[in-house]
Amino acid sequence: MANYQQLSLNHLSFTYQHDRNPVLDDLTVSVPLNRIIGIIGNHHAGKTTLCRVLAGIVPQIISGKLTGDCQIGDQSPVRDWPAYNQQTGFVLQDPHSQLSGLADTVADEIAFDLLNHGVKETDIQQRVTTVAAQLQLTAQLQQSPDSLSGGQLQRLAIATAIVTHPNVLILDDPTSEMDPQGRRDFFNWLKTVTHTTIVIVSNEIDELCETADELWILEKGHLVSHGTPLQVMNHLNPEWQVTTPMVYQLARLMNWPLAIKPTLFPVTLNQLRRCVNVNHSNQ
Ligand SMILES: Nc1ncnc2c1ncn2[C@@H]1O[C@H](COP(=O)(O)OP(=O)(O)OP(=O)(O)O)[C@@H](O)[C@H]1O
Repeated sequence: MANYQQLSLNHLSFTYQHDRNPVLDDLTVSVPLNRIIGIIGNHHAGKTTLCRVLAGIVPQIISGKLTGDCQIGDQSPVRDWPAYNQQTGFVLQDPHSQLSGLADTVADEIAFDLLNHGVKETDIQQRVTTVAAQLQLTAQLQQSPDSLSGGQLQRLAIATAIVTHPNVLILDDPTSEMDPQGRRDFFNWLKTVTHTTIVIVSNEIDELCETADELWILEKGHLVSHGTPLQVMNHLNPEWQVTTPMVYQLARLMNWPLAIKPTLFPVTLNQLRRCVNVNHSNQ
């Protein structure tokens, strides 16, 4: 019987039109809803393509052959794309291609989808104000989107995706244009989002390990590992060439394993702090 409380991929494969080989090859995995899932992997591993599948963009908008299924809650893009599409928000790798290009101000850009959905004017204003504050765009609300920095544009793209209150938020490398403080703020904000399943592709492995409940590693279109950041980082295959977080590298160097699971090394600052305390009290 189907479990409607999870995001699941079931033998999911995808081949772009005119290509021979699948870009995603037989992915099967499931996670409970309302978790943060971090996707990592090398260049051309298929990360963006998986985001496109989860966002229902392929094969409906970018053509190709999809086999297997992808299901989020009780919705599947394969079975009912319009219904599925209503519950997802997608932030593209390039924020420029996400924006309507029609809005004179940042406020109008954030409101764009709400207007199209016929949301009441007073609700629109309130939602725009709230989302702008969450993404630190309040001071820019009356500016033209063209005047924004790269990091601000990425935050605007995120604002346009979350203002419709999607159940599922798919973020493809959303911090690539942000400065270090902007990235930290973004990941801290991500932790505060509730009642939403978040799928995020990112190279920021330190922040991902701090934030994600689950990591998936893609390698040449295959899902080669999935689990908690602690499990995944401690069971890497060198052939995948995955970068480990600084915390993990330091703990290995100092030989500070977890006290409760001495075969594993920490991947978050909190885990590291506990290891250091144990090692100091043993000296
Ligand atoms: N629209 C498309 N049509 C045909 N092939 C595509 C298309 N988009 C991506 N590909 C190919 O699919 C493969 C996987 O690309 P994808 O962008 O999904 O990987 P990625 O892991 O996100 O890579 P990167 O880290 O470089 O962004 C690549 O070989 C790429 O050339």
